[in-house]
Amino acid sequence: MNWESLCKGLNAVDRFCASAELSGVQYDSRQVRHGDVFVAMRGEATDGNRYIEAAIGAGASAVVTDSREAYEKLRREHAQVGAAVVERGRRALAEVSSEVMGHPERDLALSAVTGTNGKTTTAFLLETMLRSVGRTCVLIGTIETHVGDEMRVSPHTTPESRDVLEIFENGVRVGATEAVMEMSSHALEQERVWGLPVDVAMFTNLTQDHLDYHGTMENYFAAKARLFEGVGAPLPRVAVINSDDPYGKRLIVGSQASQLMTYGLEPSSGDYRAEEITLHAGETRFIFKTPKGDVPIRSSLTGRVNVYNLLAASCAALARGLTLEEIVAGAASGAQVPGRFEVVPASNNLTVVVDYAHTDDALRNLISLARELVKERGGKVITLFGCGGDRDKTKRPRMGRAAGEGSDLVVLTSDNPRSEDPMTIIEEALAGVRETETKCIVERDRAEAIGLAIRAARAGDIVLLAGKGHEKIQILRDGTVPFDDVAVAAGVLKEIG
Ligand SMILES: CC(=O)N[C@H]1[C@@H](OP(=O)(O)OP(=O)(O)OC[C@H]2O[C@@H](n3ccc(=O)[nH]c3=O)[C@H](O)[C@@H]2O)O[C@H](CO)[C@@H](O)[C@@H]1O[C@H](C)C(=O)N[C@@H](C)C(=O)N[C@H](CCC(=O)O)C(=O)O
Ligand SMILES: Nc1ncnc2c1ncn2[C@@H]1O[C@H](COP(=O)(O)OP(=O)(O)OP(=O)(O)O)[C@@H](O)[C@H]1O
Ligand SMILES: N[C@H](CCC[C@H](N)C(=O)O)C(=O)O
Ligand SMILES: [Mg+2]
Repeated sequence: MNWESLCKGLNAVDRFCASAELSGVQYDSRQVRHGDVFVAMRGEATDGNRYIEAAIGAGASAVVTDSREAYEKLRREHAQVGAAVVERGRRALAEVSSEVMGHPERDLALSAVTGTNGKTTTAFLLETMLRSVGRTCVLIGTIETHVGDEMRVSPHTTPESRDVLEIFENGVRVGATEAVMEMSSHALEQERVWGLPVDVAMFTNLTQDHLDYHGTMENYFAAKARLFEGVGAPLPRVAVINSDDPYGKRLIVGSQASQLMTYGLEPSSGDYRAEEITLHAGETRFIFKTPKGDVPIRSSLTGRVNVYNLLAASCAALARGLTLEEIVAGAASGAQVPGRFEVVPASNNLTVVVDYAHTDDALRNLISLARELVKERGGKVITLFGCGGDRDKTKRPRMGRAAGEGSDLVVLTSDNPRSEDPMTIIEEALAGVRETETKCIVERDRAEAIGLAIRAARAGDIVLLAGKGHEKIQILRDGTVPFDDVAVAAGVLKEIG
C-alpha cells in the first residue's frame, strides 16, 4: 500500500503526500517497524504525539496525527515523511488500519455483545454454537482471543481497532466467516470499534461499574447504547436485547435495527423466553420458547445468570441462521468458561467456586445462587472478595454490602490493588460489610485469605472466591506477580485432604 493513495482517501484536515510505501500501521511508537504508518493520538495517561520522533527513528514512513502543532513540526522537520492531521485519532486509526489490511471486516459476519456482566460468557457460548455447525470463527474478549483453532491471550477485552482488524485479517486467512466479540464501554466510548459493521448486536444488562471512567450511569449507558447506533458503521441488522433489564427496556424503545429480538425470563417480556428452569451445580435446563417453536435447552453452565447468557447467545445464533435443533446441540456441547462459576475439584464435600463477580450485582447473583445450592444440605456460604485498585471506588462499599447481606461469613482481601494501598481499598469495602451483621475476616494477602476461607468451611458449605476468575496474575503496586485463584485453592484443598 502506498501512502499517497491511502492519504487521498483519508478524512484529513490537511495532509502531505510524500511518496512512501507502507507495510503496516501502529498506534504505539514502541511497536513501529520500518515502513509503518504511525497514528499519534492524544490519550489520558500520555500523548502519542510525544513519540513521533521515536516512531520516525524506528522507521515510520508516514505519520497521522490529531495535533495541528505536531503536523506543522513534521512538515518543517521531516519533509520525507508522509503526514496527515485529523480531527479524531482513533477514527483515523480504524480507517487507515482497515485500508492497509484490505478491509477484513467486510469478510466476516460480526456479532458483538455489550453490557456490564455476561459478555465473556455469552460470546463463548455463541462461538461454541457457531463452531458446532462447522463455521470457522474469530473470538475477541476478556479471557482469550481465538483465530479459528488458534488460541491467544487477550491483553484487553476490546483491543484498539488496529489490533481487532489484524485479528480479523488473520481470521479471514484461515477461512473464518464469523466473528464474535465483546465490546466494552471503554471501547465504545473511545471508538476503538469505529467502522466495524455489526451484524448482530447483543445487550446483556447494565448495573453499576466503571463510574471512575464514565462518571454517571447515564454516560455509562450512553456508551453501551452506541453499539446499537452503529459506531462509524451502519446500524446493526439485528438487535438482541434483555427485556428484563430496565436499561434493556430503554434500548428496545429506541431500537432502529431492522430486526429486534427481545429475551427474558419474565412472562410478559421477551419474544424469546426461558420457562421451566431447573438449576443444579453443573447443569441448567429450561424450555426455550420462541415464535418459531419451543425446544429444551441443557447446558453445563451453572445458575440463573447463565440462563440469560444462553438466551442471548441462542437468539444471536438464530439470527446467524442456525436452526433451533442446532442451538440445542451447540448449547449442550459448551464447556466450562474459565473462571466463571468454576468448581475447584475437592474430595471432602466442600464446594469451592472461582468466579469473576467484581460488581455488587454480580456478587449478589453469585451468592444467591450459592444459597440455593446449599439450601437442601443445610450448608453455609462463605464469600471471599476484594475490590480492584484504580477502578470505580464507589462500587467498593456496595460490593461489601452485597457480600455481607447474603453470606454466613465474609473474607475480605485484595483483588488487584494496582497503584493503591490494599488496606485503604479494604477499609472502603469493609464499610459496606459493616452495614450488615455478617462476620468478616480481613486478610490482605489473597493466598492467605483463600486458605482462611477454605479452612473455615465444613462439609456441605460453599466457598466463593470472587473477583479474579480466569486471571493468572495479581497486579500490585510493586509489580505484577503470577497468581491463580484455582491453583491456590487446589493447593489448600490438597493440604487439608
Ligand atoms: C482508560 C483506558 O481505556 N485507557 C486505554 C487507552 O489509554 P489512553 O487513550 O489514555 O492512551 P495513553 O496511554 O494516554 O496513550 C496515548 C497514546 O500514546 C501511545 N504511546 C504511549 C507510550 C509510548 O511510549 N508510545 C506511544 O506511542 C499509546 O499507544 C496511545 O496510542 O488506550 C491505551 C492504548 O490502547 C490503553 O492501553 C489504555 O488501557 C488502559 C491500560 C486500561 O486499563 N484500560 C482498561 C480500563 C480497559 O480498557 N478496560 C476495558 C474492559 C473493562 C471491562 O471488561 O469491564 C477493555 O476493553 O479492556
Ligand atoms: N448475565 C449475567 N447477569 C449478571 N451477572 C452475570 C451474568 N453473566 C455472568 N455474570 C456474573 O458476572 C461475572 C463476569 O461474567 P462475564 O465474564 O461473562 O462478564 P463480562 O461482561 O465479560 O465481564 P467483564 O466486563 O469484566 O469482562 C461472572 O463470573 C458472574 O458472576
Ligand atoms: N476488566 C475489568 C474487571 C476487573 C476485575 C477485577 N479483578 C479487578 O481487577 O478490578 C476491569 O478492568 O475493570
Ligand atoms: Mg468480559
